[in-house]
Amino acid sequence: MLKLFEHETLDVSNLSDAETALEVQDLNLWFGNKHVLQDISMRIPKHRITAFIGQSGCGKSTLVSAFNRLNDLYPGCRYQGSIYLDGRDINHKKENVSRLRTQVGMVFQRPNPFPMSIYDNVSYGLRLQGVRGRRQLDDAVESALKDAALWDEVKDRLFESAQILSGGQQQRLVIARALALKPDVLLLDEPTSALDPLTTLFIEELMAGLKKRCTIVIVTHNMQQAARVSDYTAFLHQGRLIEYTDSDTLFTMPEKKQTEDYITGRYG
Ligand SMILES: Nc1ncnc2c1ncn2[C@@H]1O[C@H](COP(=O)(O)OP(=O)(O)OP(=O)(O)O)[C@@H](O)[C@H]1O
Repeated sequence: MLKLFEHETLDVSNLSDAETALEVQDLNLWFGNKHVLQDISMRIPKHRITAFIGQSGCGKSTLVSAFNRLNDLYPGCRYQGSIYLDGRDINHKKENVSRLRTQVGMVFQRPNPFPMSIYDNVSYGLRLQGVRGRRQLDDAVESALKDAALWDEVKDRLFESAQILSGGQQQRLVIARALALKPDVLLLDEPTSALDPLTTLFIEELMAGLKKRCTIVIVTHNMQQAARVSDYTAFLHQGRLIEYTDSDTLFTMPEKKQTEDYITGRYG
């Protein structure tokens, strides 16, 4: 199997609190009458990349969206169970959801820069938080663009529209926009599925570097990608977590037949 990045292994079934970025406990979620996530319990390790795989409709996006309460935006959604971040249950009704979404950033499949300049895209969240000092904003924009490996390509045109950037540059811009808020967790929902193979590899290298800064959770349909970039992989099927272990084990010696059938392409 192609290995581009060093993977580190902890036992995800036995993580200490200090090693845990997010702890999911007995999570169940419904859209209307449809029971989309069933009895999910898992711990996501800090400063590692965890991939979610599984066939279309199994609940991957819904599960990662639960990590920053994005499912709340759908009126028919309800859920039970807990998700702990920094020791607090983010499903609690008193959770400050705006603050949560800065702590847990999200990047989607299609790059979605705002119709404004590159600079304003990256500084947007900080300005929303009340940061006004030009120097502080300049430094934050430069640092986020450097972390997203985009600075060299845009430093001379920061005040031009973000819409003129290529798809891969736009995706890095959106990553920079999330990084500017110094998130603890970055959720990437199929971040490269709209990009060409070389740009994809570039973003994968970026992810490998970013885990020093934050915990990364990626949803992907591309099993080679999951095997290449992620330290851990979770396989979901029909809303249930079937198998979750280090990626090397999951892709070479899966314990469950359903996992094996999926990764060998027998279904999905
Ligand atoms: N807002 C919503 N309202 C109603 N049903 C929804 C909503 N979002 C998702 N669903 C349903 O929940 C189930 C899980 O969807 P989800 O998008 O999480 O799956 P997925 O594994 O990410 O799929 P894909 O790989 O195709 O993106 C699907 O049956 C989907 O139709």
